[in-house]
Amino acid sequence: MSSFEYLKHAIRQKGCTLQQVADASGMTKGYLSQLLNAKIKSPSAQKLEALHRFLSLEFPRVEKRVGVVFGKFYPLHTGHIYLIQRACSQVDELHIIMGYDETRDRELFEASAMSQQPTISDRLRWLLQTFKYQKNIHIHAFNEEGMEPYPWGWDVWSAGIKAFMDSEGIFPDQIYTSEASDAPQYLEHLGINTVLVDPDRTFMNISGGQIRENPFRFWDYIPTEVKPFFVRTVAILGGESSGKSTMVNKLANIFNTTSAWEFGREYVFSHLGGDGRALQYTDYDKIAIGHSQYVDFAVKYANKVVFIDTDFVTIQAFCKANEGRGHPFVQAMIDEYRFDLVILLENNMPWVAGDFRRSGSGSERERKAFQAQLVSMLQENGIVYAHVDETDYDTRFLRCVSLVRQLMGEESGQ
Ligand SMILES: NC(=O)c1ccc[n+]([C@@H]2O[C@H](COP(=O)([O-])OP(=O)(O)OC[C@H]3O[C@@H](n4cnc5c(N)ncnc54)[C@H](O)[C@@H]3O)[C@@H](O)[C@H]2O)c1
Repeated sequence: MSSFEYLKHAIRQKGCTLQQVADASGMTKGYLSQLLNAKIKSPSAQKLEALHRFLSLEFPRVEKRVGVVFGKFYPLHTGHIYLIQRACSQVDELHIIMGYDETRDRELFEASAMSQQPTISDRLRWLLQTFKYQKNIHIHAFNEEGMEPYPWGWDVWSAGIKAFMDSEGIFPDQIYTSEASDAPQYLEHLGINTVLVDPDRTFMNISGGQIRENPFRFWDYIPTEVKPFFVRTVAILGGESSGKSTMVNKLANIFNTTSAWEFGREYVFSHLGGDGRALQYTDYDKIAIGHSQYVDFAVKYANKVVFIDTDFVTIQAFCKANEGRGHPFVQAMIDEYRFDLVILLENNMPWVAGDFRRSGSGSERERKAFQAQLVSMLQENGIVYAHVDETDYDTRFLRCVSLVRQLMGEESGQ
């Protein structure tokens, strides 16, 4: 590879012809062409400087050590991060090239225990977020569609990745990997030396395959930015005084995780002096958006599972009960936010007077009517739910625990 590849790349980026570059830099097109192909032994410093100035490149050029890491990052794990941080501390500039191939990626997902498939943007975002404070790390996405998958497609893949790196101006001195058998292949196909990092994986004994097979077992190896993707969401529903807030708290305690409180209650306190009588139609979209922020925050810091007090169907049910009509924004939130498990608590526990209860809502008739409204709205929205109607507190709690354990794959369903 010519040592002036970076100049060729800069000229391509600028979109000028060789003649235009030569004219602007005070040289002939022939001289420029020979220079770019490293045919001139001692190029004129004056001409070189003019050329670099025209291309907005620093001069004299400081040689940078450039490294590259290739990976699928499906998903990103702490072993990858260890490799990347070691590489990063050995070079001036590190390029991470994430390969994607929709067919292969779907097959990996179908053979996995993951509950949803990460999009290419999810995988890119994990890398971008994780390394956002390290300005010498550059993240790229490379389409491997149509190439024989690793390790059978070395010829085609190498030609493709070389063309990609040329077009991006990436001219690596080193490739970093933990895979010892890839080193001779990289040298043969790309002419680049490999630095092996932790080839026996003793420092971080983890692979993407293990996480895909059992994300909860290998939870500690899932980076902070990736964990929310794997968190399972449990919404607890029920009318006023069904005991759902207490249940959310108990479940979050026992599963050692976070919960999202009912934003509507906070809103009634902060905006309506703690009295639900002052609620009006225009409050419901604000309650829904506030609730979604509570949910997102709880998911971000959750330990495998998160408990959510009230869903958007319940907010809409309150809107219908109080205003006689649903709110389109709340409906959009119902459609957008789907929870992994919805538990509907029967409203059959003793009535407990609370700060934010609606007036008259404690009557047996009102409680039953609200519960029926919830059930019919869940059905209308195609939301599958588990109905918990046990009447003593302990059995009710144990039933919920069992449902959550089933969701987490810790207990088989009955
Ligand atoms: N088609 C082909 O023949 C071919 C050939 C070479 C490379 N590739 C591509 O290169 C990329 C590399 O693939 P991959 O499957 O190795 O990606 P990967 O996401 O599994 O791993 C990325 C990098 O992290 C390293 N790593 C993984 N676990 C580690 C741990 N616990 N500790 C330290 N390092 C660890 C791997 O060795 C690799 O260098 C893919 O995009 C692949 O398609 C393809």
